[in-house]
Amino acid sequence: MLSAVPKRLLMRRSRSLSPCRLLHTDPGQANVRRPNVDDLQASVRRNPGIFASCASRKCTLMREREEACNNTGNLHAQYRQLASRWRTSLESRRSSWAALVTAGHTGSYREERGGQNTGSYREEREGQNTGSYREEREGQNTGSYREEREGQNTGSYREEREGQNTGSRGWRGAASAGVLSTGALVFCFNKDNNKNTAEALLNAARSNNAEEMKRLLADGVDPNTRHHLGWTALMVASMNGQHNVVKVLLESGADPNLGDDFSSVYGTARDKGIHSLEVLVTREDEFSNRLSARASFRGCTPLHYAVLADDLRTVRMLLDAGANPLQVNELGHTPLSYAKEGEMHTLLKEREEKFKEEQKQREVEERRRFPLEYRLKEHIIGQEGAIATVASAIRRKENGWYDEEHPLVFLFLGSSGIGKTELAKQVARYIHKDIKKGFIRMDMSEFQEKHEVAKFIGSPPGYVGHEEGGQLTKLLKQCPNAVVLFDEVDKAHPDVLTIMLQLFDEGRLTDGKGKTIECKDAIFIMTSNVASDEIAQHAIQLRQEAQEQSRRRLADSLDEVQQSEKITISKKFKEEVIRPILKAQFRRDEFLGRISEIVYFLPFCHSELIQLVSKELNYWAKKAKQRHDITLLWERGVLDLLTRGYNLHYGARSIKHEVERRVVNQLAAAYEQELLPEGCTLRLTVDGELRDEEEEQGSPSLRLEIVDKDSKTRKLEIRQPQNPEQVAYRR
Ligand SMILES: Nc1ncnc2c1ncn2[C@@H]1O[C@H](COP(=O)(O)OP(=O)(O)OP(=O)(O)O)[C@@H](O)[C@H]1O
Repeated sequence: MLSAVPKRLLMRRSRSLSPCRLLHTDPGQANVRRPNVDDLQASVRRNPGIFASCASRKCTLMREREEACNNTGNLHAQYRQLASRWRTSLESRRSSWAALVTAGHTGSYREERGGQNTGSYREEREGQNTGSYREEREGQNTGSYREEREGQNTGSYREEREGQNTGSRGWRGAASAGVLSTGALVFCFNKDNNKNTAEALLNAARSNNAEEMKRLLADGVDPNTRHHLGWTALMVASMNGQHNVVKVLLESGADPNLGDDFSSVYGTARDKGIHSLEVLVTREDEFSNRLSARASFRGCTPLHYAVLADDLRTVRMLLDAGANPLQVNELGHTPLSYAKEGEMHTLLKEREEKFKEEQKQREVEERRRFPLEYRLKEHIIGQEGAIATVASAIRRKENGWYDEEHPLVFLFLGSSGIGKTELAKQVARYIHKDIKKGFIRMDMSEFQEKHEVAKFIGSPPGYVGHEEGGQLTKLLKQCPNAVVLFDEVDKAHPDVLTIMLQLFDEGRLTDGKGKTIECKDAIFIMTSNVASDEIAQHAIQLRQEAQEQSRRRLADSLDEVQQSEKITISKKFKEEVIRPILKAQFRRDEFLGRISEIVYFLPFCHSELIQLVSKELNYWAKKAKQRHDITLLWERGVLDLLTRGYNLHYGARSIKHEVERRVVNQLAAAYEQELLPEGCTLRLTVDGELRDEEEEQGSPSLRLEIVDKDSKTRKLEIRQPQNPEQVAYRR
């Protein structure tokens, strides 16, 4: 049966199956131990990029084979049978595509292929097997496929096929239709030109033409140009062992750490809205035919490809040019995960270690130049005491000055909307970069009842929900060094607190299934509003005293007054007021004893409120620009007026609401009433004079003005939205 297939094609097919390295057709290997399904599954776990695509189908086929084998004992025959089934399937898909092209777009397709690749492709296309595809097309699938080709997509398809290869023909058609303006033609020309140079670069990489590559790069073609399906020239060259081209590209500044945008054949077809057969053929012809069609390659760097191709020389060149051996692809694998045992494995391992060491050095240097406090202050307004306490504890941990037997535990105290959660999030972002995985948030008001302990760590065997596991344990298993936020910890049931005590004390947690999770490196942050009124009153009192003092010193510069707003909670207050409240709430000294730091969040002072209002207005100004091309400006008085919306009990949230109520509502109404021309400039001003809050009779309003081109302003007359009942009455 195999003899009917041309030998060259067979080689090509078997190469395209090469990712499934377990497949053997050589009779000489009949007595070698054949891998079984378990081996395959283990390989998929170890090496999913290369194996995963075929895994499920192969597992089924291998199971069939193993069963047959057990019956007949003829292992080799089963391999042959398997191989031919695979080949037939792939060949028929390729031929199908050829048949489709022949049927619908013969001319342009021949023309395109007529260049470099025609020979081999024609041979394959014309060799065999168009029947199956015709059947498929003319059967159930034809309609939808035709619709796609001839319906809405035909234009773009023709444009793509004809544009890139026969630019002049596309123009002639357009010109004869008389619909394209000269400008559009120029645009098309530039577009085609860029496309052609990009294609030429990728072709030069594919055909190992280093001279052409040098010429193109000297002409200014970007070495990082991507193929329309997502890969770069360096990836092509690395996959195909084109050493000269790799060298030229690296010397011209090609980035060895760019990741591929190509996912799998089917994923890319779906994303780009093109037929999977077209993607398959393009990937095989213009990238490599040695990779699986189903595996996802998104995020694979040239180094990943060089390792997949088992090309030690390219691997060395890439590493020497600064390729990051720790970079992971979409599946989370570094190049090392794809390396076979041997010299390449050892080299990558060495480089990984070296890279880690260098990375550590860079991070230390970065920390020295840009300390954590500054990073946190970029996102958090005020709360300097809290930031300083947290940053110093993390610095101790980062530099090895900590008790490694216990995790870091913080208790954040203060009223609502004051930055407790925000600080926890920023710490997670600093430590983990990927906040999704590195930040766990548990709302402790969900664990108020005794039976809810099971939800926290999972039910024991035999109980309902045992299989589901606990909310905390599940997430901690995924990231044992996460930043874990226990929000409103005072609401949790005492039994839940007992579990937390074990967690804080031993740095480990045993789940309902009896499995222990080690999490000594995690950072636990509890938040609570307990004693928030006392803290707020104390802070206000301290601020007033400080202001009195500075007035007495006749401080006349604003800076000095602001300095006086920085206050510290006294030790006496902590011991005499806060500790008894906490003790009454948690009722256990040992629980309080396990907290590394109690962190106090204070109400905002006036200068911090001004910053909060500015932050909000800037947020809306950015939105106005992005969505409606409107420039929004404001005067200082507006900031002062808006700070009056501050409510001690709602913190920064009250400022957000005030800006929405007084500014954004006006903007939305003016927009709806079509008072805002596109691209206009708006200015917010205070209507009337802004006096001391105490003297104020009613609240002054905010006025929205439009700034004309000659810098003159005119007030916008925004009508109050009508009451629906009145409208109905008038009708
Ligand atoms: N100090 C601050 N600096 C900047 N933004 C802040 C600050 N405090 C609060 N915010 C903003 O206010 C909102 C609420 O803040 P956050 O969730 O941190 O409040 P919280 O103190 O945890 O309150 P709660 O106890 O109600 O959860 C967030 O959008 C946050 O960005």
